[in-house]
Amino acid sequence: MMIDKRLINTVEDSKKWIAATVLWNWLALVGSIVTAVTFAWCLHQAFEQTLSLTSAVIFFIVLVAALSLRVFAGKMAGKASYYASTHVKHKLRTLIYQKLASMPLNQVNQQSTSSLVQIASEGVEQIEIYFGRYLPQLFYSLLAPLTLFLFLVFFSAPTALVLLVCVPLIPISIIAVNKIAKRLLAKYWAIYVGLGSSFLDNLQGLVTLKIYQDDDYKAKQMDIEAEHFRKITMKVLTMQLNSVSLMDLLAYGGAAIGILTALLQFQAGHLTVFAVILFILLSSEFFIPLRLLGSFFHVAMNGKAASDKIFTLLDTPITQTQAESAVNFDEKNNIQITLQNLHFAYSAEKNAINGLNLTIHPHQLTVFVGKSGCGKSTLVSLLMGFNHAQQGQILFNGKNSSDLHRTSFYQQICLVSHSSYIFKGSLRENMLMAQINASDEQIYQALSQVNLADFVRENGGLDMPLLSRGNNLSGGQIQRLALARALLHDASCYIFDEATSNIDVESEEIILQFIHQLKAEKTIVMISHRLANAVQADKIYVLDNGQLVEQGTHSQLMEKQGLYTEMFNQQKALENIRTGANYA
Ligand SMILES: Nc1ncnc2c1ncn2[C@@H]1O[C@H](COP(=O)(O)OP(=O)(O)OP(=O)(O)O)[C@@H](O)[C@H]1O
Repeated sequence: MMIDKRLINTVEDSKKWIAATVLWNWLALVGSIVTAVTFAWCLHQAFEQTLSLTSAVIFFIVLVAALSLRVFAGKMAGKASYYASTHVKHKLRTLIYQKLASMPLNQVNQQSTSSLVQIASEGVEQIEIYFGRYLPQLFYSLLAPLTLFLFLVFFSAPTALVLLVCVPLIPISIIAVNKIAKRLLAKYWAIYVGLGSSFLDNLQGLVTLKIYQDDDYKAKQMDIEAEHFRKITMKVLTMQLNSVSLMDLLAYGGAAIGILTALLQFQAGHLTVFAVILFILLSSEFFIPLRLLGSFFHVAMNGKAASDKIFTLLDTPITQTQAESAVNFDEKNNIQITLQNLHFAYSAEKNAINGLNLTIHPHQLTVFVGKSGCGKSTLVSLLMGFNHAQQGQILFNGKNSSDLHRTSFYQQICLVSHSSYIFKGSLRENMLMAQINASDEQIYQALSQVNLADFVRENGGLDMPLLSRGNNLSGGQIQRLALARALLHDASCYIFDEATSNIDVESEEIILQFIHQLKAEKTIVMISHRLANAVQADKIYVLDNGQLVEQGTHSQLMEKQGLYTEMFNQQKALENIRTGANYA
């Protein structure tokens, strides 16, 4: 019961420490038995009026030794229990991390952040108790009554038998509670994770909620969810308290029955004073270990529910795995990308990318344009390997993208998107993730290329603290910093996905100028909804409904008077209306 073999085998190291905890607890029990025997013998002699000073001193010495053994063994059991649980957290969190790291990005994004956080934090803490307290106690509580029985049976077989027979009442009550607890705890976790998820969602969207004055409504929804959570928590607590009361009743009731039997045996002349006292002192020891097991049981149940969730995550099949035969991609600075009959669909109804055949040449700026929803971002996710084409292939210098080892691939192909992430920490830390060995000088060089070096120097240098998402920087500074980080990475091919959207004109100009300089050495792909950014491109591909409908330079496409011309003129007219200025 309640032995999760898979969980135990997952944390192999813990087995020996669980065994050690049981052994030390058992030695503490031996100490208790010796203490009881000494005490009972001393009382017996006093009752018979045969207690001498010498035997009293001997009793005292044995008593102190037995008590010392008990205390020492108890301490050692505590230590072993700590070691039994110490690797659990690290091991399980590592497994969770490795699983997430091995998933393709699109699959990781499908996982609920709050659920992952709850499982990896509180769930893992509870599993720690399962290993450190519950499992050793489970084995010890089987061993302790048997040891006591084998010892006490020599003094009174019927009394020892009565005590032994009463012991299983506690595990039977635990099994009965287990049935209810299992259902209740599965429900509790589902509500807990749901509440966490809503809380995180509302917190992240708080500004939007405030703008639309919708925070009251969401607060009410959260109240309802919190009330559900309160109710289920109270149910769990009531179930736990009731089962604790039941176990108390069985433990103390069982001990009382044992003592009563011993007294009746004494009255009938079958027991000595020594034996009666021994039974009075040791009866409760039959039940205390199982009673304690009952208290750990509820936390262990919670840990078990959490471990089920962890294993569900660990068992999630990975949608795309890197083939073992994957080859390194170590070609530098002359990357040509070829798309052959590329098809991709998010669902069966509609293709997001529909039979693309085209080539992206090195030392050129290639721009993809098209109306909203035409498939530009989907194409980026296919180029980066975040999603995989259902038909056709993408070749990097003739090598199939899916055959290329991801680490070396990402060394050469770098994405700068409109949502590049800035981590909480120093500016230097954020830059070093692109090139771990970069010197301060190299970092400043990259920063100065995007006009950020002076700003950084004036604000504490490379140790300048950055908030999560770069919340203490402007939008333009975040994008320029993301570009500087990408430059430091020194990739061979850069893909800019709306990298200049929603930023100030000055930053946009700096970034665009730099992109144009960069193409002398690298392969540059740009996705932009602003067609003005495509005017100087070497090649423009126009997408519509996932298909390539036009291609050429700006002037060639303008001559065609097709979709590109239509979109360009529309944007030009709109910008003229807004600014009243002439458009290039
Ligand atoms: N995760 C997704 N699940 C299902 N459909 C999606 C998903 N992402 C995009 N789509 C659909 O795929 C099509 C192409 O979307 P995509 O984001 O690639 O367009 P886009 O050209 O980048 O648009 P925009 O310029 O507005 O960003 C759209 O019809 C869109 O609704």
